[in-house]
Amino acid sequence: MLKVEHIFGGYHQTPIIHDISFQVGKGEFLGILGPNGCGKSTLLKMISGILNPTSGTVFIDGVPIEKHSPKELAKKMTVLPQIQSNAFSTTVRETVEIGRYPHQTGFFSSWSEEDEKAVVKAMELTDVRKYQNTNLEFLSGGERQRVFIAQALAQSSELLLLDEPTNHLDIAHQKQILDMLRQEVTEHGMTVVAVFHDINLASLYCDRLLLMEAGRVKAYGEPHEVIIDRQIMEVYDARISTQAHPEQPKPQMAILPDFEVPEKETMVSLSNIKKGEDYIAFIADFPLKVLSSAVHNAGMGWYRAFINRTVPPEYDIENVQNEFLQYLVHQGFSPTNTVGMMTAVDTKKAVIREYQASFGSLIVIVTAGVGNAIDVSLAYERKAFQPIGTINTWVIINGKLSDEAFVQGMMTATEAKSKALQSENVMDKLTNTIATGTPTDSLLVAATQQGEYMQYAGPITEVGKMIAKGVYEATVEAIQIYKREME
Ligand SMILES: Nc1ncnc2c1ncn2[C@@H]1O[C@H](COP(=O)(O)OP(=O)(O)OP(=O)(O)O)[C@@H](O)[C@H]1O
Repeated sequence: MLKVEHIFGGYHQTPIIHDISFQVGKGEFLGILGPNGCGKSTLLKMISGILNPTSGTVFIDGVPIEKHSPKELAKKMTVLPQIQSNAFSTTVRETVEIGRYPHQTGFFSSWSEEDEKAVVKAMELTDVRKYQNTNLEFLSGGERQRVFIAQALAQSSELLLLDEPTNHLDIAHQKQILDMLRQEVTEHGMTVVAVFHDINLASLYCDRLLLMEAGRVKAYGEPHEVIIDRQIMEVYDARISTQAHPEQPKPQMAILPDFEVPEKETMVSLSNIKKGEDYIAFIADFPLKVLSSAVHNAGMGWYRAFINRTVPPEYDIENVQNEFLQYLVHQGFSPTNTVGMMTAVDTKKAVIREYQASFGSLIVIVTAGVGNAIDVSLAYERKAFQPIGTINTWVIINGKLSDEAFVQGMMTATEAKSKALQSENVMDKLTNTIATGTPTDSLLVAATQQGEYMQYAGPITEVGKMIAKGVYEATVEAIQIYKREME
């Protein structure tokens, strides 16, 4: 559809674009990224024929751009430049209708049914039909931007060139416009080339990305090939970190700020533990980074409080999430700042241990109900699990963990827990083999993210050794308490 071959050029004597080549196939969405002034708009002007390259060629459907007549080109390609906030004296409908100009034939051509359909469809897709008789000057910046996108869509060309199409839009309209463009690309084979400042949106919606730096191609490929921490940091001179999108296989980035955090208490200790009537909690003055398999706020996040709550063995509530949330509010915990677990064990009997280490210190808190313990290797033999009896384990670290250290910490803690069951000879009653855990165990690893940085937390590291020792010792003791209670 579009092929750019070794183009160079700029304004007057100033070269801006240096040897840029790429191709965009039919039904593909390309995003152009790069810092302010790197030449994104200039490149778009060259692709659209507004600016001639000093050398190199732009091909549309295999034919050099200058060989297409202006009208032919306007049917093949629509350009939406950066929207300026000028005064406009036309109505929304009149503005969108301008998009049909390339389809008008001859001097006496009349407005066809097809023209009308295209205009109405474009206004509907961009949610501006309700303003069709309003003058543009009475619209907000974002509303006006949607009108110009409608004008571009009304042109019904196969190639759409957009310069920052969503920069004035709120998140709902960003999503609406980009979902709509994505759908036109995927379902109707439209080809879109768009300049983006928002790297996350570009990653999410584009098939491929072209990252520019000072008029040159720095990277070109699928989002995962372009949005790489080091590469983005180099080009934008800003600290960032990439992470997974929750639903799509498209990398997302977070800006890492460089502001100074005011000095305050950043260590946690046993004094952060609070015991309530039916719970044990850990409450810090600042949020800790947490990875957990809790009932409430599971996964990775930043939380100030953790709670392990005793529920009756017959606790069987349909909407556990909602009930837990009500409970937290009732007990005075912030539901958005608290990780919550449940157990049938009396949390007053929780085992609490603190270990000093060269990196800082580590607190382990365990409750263990092992009446329903199972051998995980034979779990497939069971038809149903009784949801009673749970081992809840917390590992709270004064130190800074990488993401892989969090995962290794979870593994190390799980292995130590299983070893404790083995040492205490806890049996799976059905299979008559040594149990490895219970069907509903929960685990939380938290770190203050201050002090010493620890890349790994397996048993070869000091922090891993402490996690293993702490979880093993605390779990053994918790199982012994449980056994004594049961006698
Ligand atoms: N009409 C012009 N005449 C002369 N120089 C220009 C003109 N338009 C842009 N430039 C210069 O060309 C360079 C690239 O500008 P361009 O608008 O292509 O950058 P951009 O990557 O789109 O930037 P931004 O992210 O800020 O929109 C800049 O140094 C700019 O000052």
